[in-house]
Amino acid sequence: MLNLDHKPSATSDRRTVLVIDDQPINLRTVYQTLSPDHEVLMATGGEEGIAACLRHRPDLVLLDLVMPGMGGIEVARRLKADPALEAIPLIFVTASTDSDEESDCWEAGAVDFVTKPFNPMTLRRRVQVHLALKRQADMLQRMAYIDGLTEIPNRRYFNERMAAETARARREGAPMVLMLADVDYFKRYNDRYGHQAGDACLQGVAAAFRRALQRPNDFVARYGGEEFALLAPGAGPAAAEALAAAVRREVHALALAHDASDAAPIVTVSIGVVCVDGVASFDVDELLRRADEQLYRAKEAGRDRACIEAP
Ligand SMILES: Nc1nc2c(ncn2[C@@H]2O[C@H](COP(=O)(O)OP(=O)(O)OP(=O)(O)O)[C@@H](O)[C@H]2O)c(=O)[nH]1
Repeated sequence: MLNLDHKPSATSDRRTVLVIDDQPINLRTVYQTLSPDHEVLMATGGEEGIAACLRHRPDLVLLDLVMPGMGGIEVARRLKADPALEAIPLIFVTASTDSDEESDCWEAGAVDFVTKPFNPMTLRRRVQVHLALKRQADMLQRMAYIDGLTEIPNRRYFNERMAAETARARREGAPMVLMLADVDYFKRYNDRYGHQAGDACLQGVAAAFRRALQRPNDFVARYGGEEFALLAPGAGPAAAEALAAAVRREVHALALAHDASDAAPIVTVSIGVVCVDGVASFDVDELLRRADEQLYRAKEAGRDRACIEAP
């Protein structure tokens, strides 16, 4: 799964390279070669390397093949199995000339090899090429999955995450909360304050949603023009209420005047909420339809409120 929380590095020139090698002399040589151009982090073993990946999300990993304890192939497999880390390119640095071992490295997800002892210029160039490719991939990912106006994930991203999280909730029997929210009387807002002010309002509301998110896996997307969708994997009914209250509080706190609204003198949102536990059978379309029903109830009841589906 894509990880859009990954630091946006498309514009920064100094990128982070993690070197995993049990030999201090090798670490030192790689450090001397790459540190003039990149941030270089070092780990002396597989487990330490994986922990460093989770903590620092490097842009590229240089991985020794043979290490005591967890070897390079196992490190690569684990990184590729973690949705948050799978996109990090891995280059094996190896003294091995064994053809089977080389095949194992490719199969474990390597993008390249450098053989030891290495020519410093070759290492620098290989790293540059793969960092440039990674930078382009990051940029394309942002363009495909981030809404240009509000800079939060778009509907395409929401649909993919929603499908993955629904499958996971079912597999793990875990609860999950889905919300659909709509800015109240937004057409009137545009008519009253102009389209540009309308755009700024949507940006503010998106930022308010973001501030209301409570856990690292919660996310909000722009679902349509003035419609937002929020997913909180693992959250139950109590968390749903707290989340809806936090969204409404943050939107109210924007205090954006809306004197054409019948709901309040400021910009407000209506919210439809469904809570699911993984035991019940459900599919994505059904959940969206149920959230939409609650959103409709919230509007019918006067807007500026959240309606939560009764269990
Ligand atoms: N400024 C701006 N307006 C947008 C954007 N996308 C959609 N809209 C406007 O959002 C408005 C949505 O209007 P409606 O669907 O009637 O909803 P509403 O006025 O909020 O009415 P209720 O939801 O019933 O309260 C339309 O006027 C769209 O033109 C955008 O990116 N920027």
